[in-house]
Amino acid sequence: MQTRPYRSALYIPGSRPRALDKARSLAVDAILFDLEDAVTPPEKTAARATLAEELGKGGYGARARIVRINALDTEWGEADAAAMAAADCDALLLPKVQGPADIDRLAALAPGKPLWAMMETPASIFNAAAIAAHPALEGFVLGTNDLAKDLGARVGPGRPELQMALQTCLMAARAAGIVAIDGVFNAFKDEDGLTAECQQGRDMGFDGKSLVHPAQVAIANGIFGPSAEEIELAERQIAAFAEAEAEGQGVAVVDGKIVENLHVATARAILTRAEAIRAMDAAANTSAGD
Ligand SMILES: CC(C)(COP(=O)(O)OP(=O)(O)OC[C@H]1O[C@@H](n2cnc3c(N)ncnc32)[C@H](O)[C@@H]1OP(=O)(O)O)[C@@H](O)C(=O)NCCC(=O)NCCSC(=O)C[C@H](O)C(=O)O
Ligand SMILES: [Mg+2]
Repeated sequence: MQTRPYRSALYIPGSRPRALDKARSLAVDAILFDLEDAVTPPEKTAARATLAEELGKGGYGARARIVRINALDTEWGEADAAAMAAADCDALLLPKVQGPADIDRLAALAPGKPLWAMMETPASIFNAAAIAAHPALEGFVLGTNDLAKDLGARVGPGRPELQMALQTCLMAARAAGIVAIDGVFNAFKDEDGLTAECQQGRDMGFDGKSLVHPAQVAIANGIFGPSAEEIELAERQIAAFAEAEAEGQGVAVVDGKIVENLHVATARAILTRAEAIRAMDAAANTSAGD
């Protein structure tokens, strides 16, 4: 079971040293260091070197360090994979994945490195279960911009145009036991819009939200972390069920609702998640004081 939190996953262009440095002090759970769409072609080679150097300096604490390389059929992809396989990062994220053969190809270029897949092509949605089941794969990041582009969709509030794709990826991720991070919300100054989309992603079951600006981090962390009310209810459910079991019963009642084994499993998962977030926050505070 995955316990590391992924409430917030911030993209940072590999070509921006100041932003790469700023990330060392941001309260993000994961950093998506980008060599792909946020970096222009003339900057690609220099960005790869800049990023390798910044990763080598360290200072990113407990944050997951995931590098999005260029697709393997581009002129930069294979060199990115070779450089980042040797770099001090936690995983490589492959864009424009079509099927599990793409993951095989990256796994051969970066043996032993955990891999993630951008789910952003129509083919990837049809192949979601096979991609998620790849032994090297640890997580999905939804690429809702590319998906909308390929579909020719005009995506509005509530994203009904993308629901089939979002849910298919989530089901595939859950069936394989890997992480699923929702797509970005482009209007980075629209707090209400971001809040609504994070709430939707959280309700659906995503682990967190991919982000493009530091101003989006606190909203995602707040919504994807368990609330004080959820934690308090989980504790009461566990206690009530233990009491019922001690009396030889398989069902407890809390706040007028039944609590069975499966609800206790969910309650325990909430407490485990809350503990992982506390540990992450403590590590961030410790490294901030270094
Ligand atoms: C959107 C931006 C271009 C805005 O940048 P900027 O104008 O510099 O913003 P601010 O002046 O408000 O910045 C304030 C400070 O914050 C730092 N900053 C800004 N963005 C980031 C960031 N992403 N990570 C870390 N730090 C950041 C600035 O350096 C300022 O710091 P300081 O100077 O110390 O005050 C910019 O936010 C940006 O480039 N965002 C990332 C865009 C990106 O990565 N796009 C690609 C990923 S999205 C995608 O590809 C989706 C997917 O594939 C799909 O298909 O859907
Ligand atoms: Mg994309």
